[in-house]
Amino acid sequence: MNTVAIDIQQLTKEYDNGRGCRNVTISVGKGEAFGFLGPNGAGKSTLVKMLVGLTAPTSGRATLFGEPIGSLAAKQHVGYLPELYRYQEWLTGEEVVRLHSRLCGMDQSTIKPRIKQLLDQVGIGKRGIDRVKHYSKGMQQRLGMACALVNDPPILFLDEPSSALDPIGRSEVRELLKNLKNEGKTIFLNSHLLEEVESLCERIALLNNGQILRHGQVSQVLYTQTKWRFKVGGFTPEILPWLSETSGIAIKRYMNPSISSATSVLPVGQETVWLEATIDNEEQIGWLNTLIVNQGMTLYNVEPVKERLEEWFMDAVSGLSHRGEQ
Ligand SMILES: Nc1ncnc2c1ncn2[C@@H]1O[C@H](COP(=O)(O)OP(=O)(O)OP(=O)(O)O)[C@@H](O)[C@H]1O
Repeated sequence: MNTVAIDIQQLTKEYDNGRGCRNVTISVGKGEAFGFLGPNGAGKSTLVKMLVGLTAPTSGRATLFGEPIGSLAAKQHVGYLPELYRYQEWLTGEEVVRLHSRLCGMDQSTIKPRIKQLLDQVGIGKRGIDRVKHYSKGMQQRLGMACALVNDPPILFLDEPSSALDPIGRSEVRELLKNLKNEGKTIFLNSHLLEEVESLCERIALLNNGQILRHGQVSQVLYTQTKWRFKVGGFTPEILPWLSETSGIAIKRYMNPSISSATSVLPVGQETVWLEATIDNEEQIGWLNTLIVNQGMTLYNVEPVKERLEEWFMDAVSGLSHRGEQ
């Protein structure tokens, strides 16, 4: 049984101006949610447009459930929410979804309940009878989602699915995507909303200037294993260089916005702070604990650092001469 849904090998699109994306190789398993990240202009939409058959690659190859991209068989597997959606504003929401169902060749005699169910699912509900020109941007994005889902496709390409939505709308879409994933759909998600990616995807790739810069399992990316935080009371700034030198461990002060660093009951110059240490082995954690306590400080807490995807992203692109596009 083929467990690969999306197989991309050295796929390249070079526009006349030399931009696009180059040599992208990714494999996405059936039922997997894959996050595709990158700064503006990195080439994310270009890759998705090739995969859904909207633009032809310059070189390389890719298949969807074994069918070559661009073929009718491949397109039949796909639901696509484009980044720049624009629907016929003179039609009602229901009519737009119906139009998409006809384009998919679906049986029109049974489509009515399906349209209603979809509009409910994406949060449009009764407003399906209003014309698109009366929809907000967020409503149009929800409509786009309904169109992408109309023929119940096994693979979904979603290009910024909640960019136009308010925080409530975003959390609804997040819930919807989780449900779709639980149903077994393969989801290829382009998003600048890293929390959305973090909560849904197992694996991610980061594209920059048309090429994959980093990729990996979200869990591995977020838990680096090497950074630990220590909450220390009775800290004085002068002790930090001493602590680093004596322990041989790189330590810096971590500014945790949720913790106030000084309280009035502490002696002047002493604070409760978080220190962040880069650890090579677990023995170093014990060694650092001992040094902290022997210096008369109080150790309140020790925990491994869970990096946010945003930090991973910033770390990957910081210092690069070209972010996104050259
Ligand atoms: N039809 C086109 N002709 C020429 N250049 C294009 C075309 N479409 C996109 N580009 C260029 O290709 C590069 C990649 O664009 P793309 O839209 O794929 O980036 P993206 O990562 O999706 O960006 P964003 O996050 O801003 O949506 C950019 O430099 C863009 O200007």
